[in-house]
Amino acid sequence: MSHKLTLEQIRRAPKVLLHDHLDGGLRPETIIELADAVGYTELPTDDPAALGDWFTEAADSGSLVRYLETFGHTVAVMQTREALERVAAECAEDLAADGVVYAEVRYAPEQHLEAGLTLEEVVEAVQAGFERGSRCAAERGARIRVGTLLTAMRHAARSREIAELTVRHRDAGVVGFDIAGAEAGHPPTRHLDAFEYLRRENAHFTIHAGEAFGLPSIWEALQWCGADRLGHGVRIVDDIEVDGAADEERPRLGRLAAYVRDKRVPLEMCPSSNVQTGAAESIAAHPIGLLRRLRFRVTVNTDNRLQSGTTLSREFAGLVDAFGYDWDDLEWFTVNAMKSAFLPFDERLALINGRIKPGFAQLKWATA
Ligand SMILES: O=c1[nH]cnc2c1ncn2[C@@H]1O[C@H](CO)[C@@H](O)[C@H]1O
Ligand SMILES: [Zn+2]
Repeated sequence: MSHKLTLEQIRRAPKVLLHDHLDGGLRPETIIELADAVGYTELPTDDPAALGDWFTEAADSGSLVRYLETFGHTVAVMQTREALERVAAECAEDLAADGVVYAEVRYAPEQHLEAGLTLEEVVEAVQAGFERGSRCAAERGARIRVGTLLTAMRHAARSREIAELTVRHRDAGVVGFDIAGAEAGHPPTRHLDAFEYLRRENAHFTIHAGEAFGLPSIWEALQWCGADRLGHGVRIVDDIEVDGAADEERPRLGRLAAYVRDKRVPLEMCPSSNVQTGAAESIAAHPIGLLRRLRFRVTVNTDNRLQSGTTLSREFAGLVDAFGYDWDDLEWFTVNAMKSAFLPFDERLALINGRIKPGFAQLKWATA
């Protein structure tokens, strides 16, 4: 291919997103309207553009803990059935408009109980929103399927309850479970009870690990907790040594890195988010370049579109700039993601063969 892929071209590709937080993806104008409706007065500004900038600047802190503080504002306005449904509907519409054909969106139900909703009501409101948003998107010709992941907060003690909520709603759009929040000081093994329960129920889960904390966190998530996927997992590079010049790299994988690659453990990488929290120095220096060359099961994700001022297409465009990726690379990341989704095998296959491969084939042909 002769020229570099543009953002507009990337937006047209059928993409798959596995790691996106519902409370990290609100439209700034929606936050302002919801705050107004519920009488929340703590927002730093009521101008939508300035509020969007405030989020990206505040999140650009070099620290996961400070990055997470920005969620106070989004969670505060997501406490009613109407607010949750609206935010979920807009999320599905925004992702579909960006060309995402399958997304797994996560949030922590325990953070949405302040105005008296029950955990069940929270889940029902969000599901209603995803259904409405997906329907509206389809009417505009952008078909998307959304699966939900329920997150438990790693500093809290409700993981078993949230795991049970996940299993109760697994035939109604909830496809898996996750643990998120500040990593240091909150090892995933504190939630073993929840993970053991999920495994006994044949349910799927991912764990945020190897973002702000290193290899021990990844090792615990995989070998003690039994995670199916890793949220971020960037620090797995600390277990890889590379000798030799760029054209003849000689990588040496430690036992954990070898395990992750051999077992095809999916890595949910979020380049912009990692730069903001200090997990990576820059997009150009992001471990995704090396991990893709070494053929780890790498996927590309947004994490928090609001805090990073991003979309999945923008994440890919950043990688195209940094690493010169072409359609084949983007298709490889996308198929990796679809293979790693918490959907039944036949449905994953149908999306790969029915939407992803034909979509990329058409784009390759049109831009050849
Ligand atoms: O990158 C991340 N690492 C760890 N926790 C996160 C990240 N992004 C968001 N959250 C946390 O997950 C909660 C539920 O969606 C958010 O409220 C935020 O506290
Ligand atoms: Zn995350």
